[in-house]
Amino acid sequence: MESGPGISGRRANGEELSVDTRNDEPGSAAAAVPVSVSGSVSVPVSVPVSVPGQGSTHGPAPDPGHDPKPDPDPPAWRVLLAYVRPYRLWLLLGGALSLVTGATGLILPLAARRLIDNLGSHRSIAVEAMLMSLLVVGNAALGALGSYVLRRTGESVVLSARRNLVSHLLRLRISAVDRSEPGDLMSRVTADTTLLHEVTTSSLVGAVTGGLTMLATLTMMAVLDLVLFGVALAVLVLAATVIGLLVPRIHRAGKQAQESVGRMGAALERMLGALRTVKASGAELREEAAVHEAAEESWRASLRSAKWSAVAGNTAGLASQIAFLTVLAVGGGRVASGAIHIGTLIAFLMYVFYLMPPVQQLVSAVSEYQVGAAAVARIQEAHRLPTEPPVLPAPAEPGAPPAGLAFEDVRFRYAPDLPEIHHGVTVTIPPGGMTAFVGPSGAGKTTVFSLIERFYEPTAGRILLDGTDIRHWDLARLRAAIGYVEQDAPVLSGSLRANLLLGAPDATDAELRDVLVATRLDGLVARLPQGLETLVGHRGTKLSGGERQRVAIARALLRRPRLLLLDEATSQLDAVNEAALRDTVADAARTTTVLVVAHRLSTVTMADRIVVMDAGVVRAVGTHAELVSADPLYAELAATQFLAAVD
Ligand SMILES: Nc1ncnc2c1ncn2[C@@H]1O[C@H](COP(=O)(O)OP(=O)(O)OP(=O)(O)O)[C@@H](O)[C@H]1O
Repeated sequence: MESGPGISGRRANGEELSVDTRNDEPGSAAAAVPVSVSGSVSVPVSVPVSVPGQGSTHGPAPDPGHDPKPDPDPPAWRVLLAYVRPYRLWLLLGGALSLVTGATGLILPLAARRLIDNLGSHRSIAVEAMLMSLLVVGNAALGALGSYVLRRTGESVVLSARRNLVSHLLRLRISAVDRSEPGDLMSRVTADTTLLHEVTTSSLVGAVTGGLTMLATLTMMAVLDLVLFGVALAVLVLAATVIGLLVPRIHRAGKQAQESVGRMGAALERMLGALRTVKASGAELREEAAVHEAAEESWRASLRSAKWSAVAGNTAGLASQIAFLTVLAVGGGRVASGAIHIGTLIAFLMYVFYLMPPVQQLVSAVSEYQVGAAAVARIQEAHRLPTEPPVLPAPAEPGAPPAGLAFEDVRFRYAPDLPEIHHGVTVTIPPGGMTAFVGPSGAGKTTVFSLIERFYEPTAGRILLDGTDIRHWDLARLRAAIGYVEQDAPVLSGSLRANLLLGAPDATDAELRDVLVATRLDGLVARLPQGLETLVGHRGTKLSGGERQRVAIARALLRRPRLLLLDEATSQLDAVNEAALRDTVADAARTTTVLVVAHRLSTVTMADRIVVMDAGVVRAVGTHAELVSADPLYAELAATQFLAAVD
């Protein structure tokens, strides 16, 4: 097991945990923060130590419907320290520069006093003036450098937190995505990580420098007079108790504010993702109200956090005043009784004043920590979502033969609390040729494809590809062997070329040209002024439905898959394009195993075999001619549900 110098320990279930906190700034050699889980592989995924559901690349994956119970998170301070660790030298430098800046600031009054003394006694002030100028300029320069170094450290922490979280999100199991709101996940990557900035730099430095200064001052006080020290300490302990009571409130309010930001992200994503539907439904005001409500809730929670932080800050100020007055009263008595000298009292009172800034610094560090810890908790929640086994890009296998597929008594439900969708699906599909899946809506046809891609794992039974259980396939190799055209043929924002090459970045220009011709996209590309570089817009809104489907088919074909899964891939095509694509798919079926969820009679009649599914089982397999006479459901589907043939 690979283990880094960061957090390490053991989970309740005995799994060993470690966080390697190597520097992962851009350009640095070690660019990731691997998490190792004993018995698994080390993956450049995340700082958080809890990675449940992390399977091996080779062994059977855990059932996503029964994701392991999340382990308790490590405390926020450990996670924060793990984030800071790679940048500790920068942080030390920033802290040292802050201290030196403070120290040079303290020398200034002394230099000013000498300058004034010299002026009064008509001596030369050249040296003092020079020294003061140097001190002023040096102080400003060191201050600027110190704050830049701290800022830089904070930004680096935010960057590594974002990179780790994005890597984790990309590897999420589809079942985990089903349970999440994308807008909320986005806010964790954008808003929550931003809050790590302050807590890992200025508040950490403030806590250390403030803590050290306070300790030194208290030591000096104890040396001067133990009785007065006891009085001052008692006041401080009282104030610390009050602040301790406020801390959970600050934490809670901070978490609620961030959760509301997440809800706002989810509401925005829902609204902008379907803006046409929202407008067409006249639902703008209701959608607006939902987003406003989340924004206002965040505002209210932030105000609560600000209120408790302000109370905590003022409690510290009040404690200093009370300490001053109490020390003055008790000290006055002690001076009167001759227990201490007046000079001791004055020195002690000066130390009480010196105590104020570090105490304030500590209190604001504690408040910032609470808000940062709330953000860490949300980032950790996202890191706890189960991921797929880590995948490395699989090498292409040009010329590989078509794949054979078999479902053996496969049972499946999307989640433990949802009804079973497949009740023992059994079907064998030999390599090559075209197989059409037909059946009433909701019969479980698309789910068959999702299981083949291992987006979900069956709850019972086996799926074999080339005779091997797909759970024993390397996930990257499995998916590299498959081309998948989803039901809604998603197109990603970006250029047409980027969309086509998404699954086959190394495809040659000639291969691209051939696929464009085969999918009849060549005409579209020729028409567009920027050709393949044309931007297709968010979810491909600048393309027609049929064009989007053809792009999705072209993308799948470019992968030269051994198994091509087409989910209603021809449902939005016009007659001419559909006929052309039918030829393309028929061509593909000569070198590839093609499975198609079919909704058109023309697709079904050209299939080598038809699998009729109903209510989560395979009820018949055969050709169109065989099934029309042998299977009443198929005969009914053929007569009523399939779209008319386009011959
Ligand atoms: N991610 C999901 N989470 C929970 N239930 C789901 C999910 N996806 C699909 N289902 C349910 O599973 C059942 C089968 O869905 P599936 O998409 O496989 O049907 P289908 O036969 O392809 O239907 P259609 O022909 O209408 O596309 C449906 O009842 C559906 O509501």
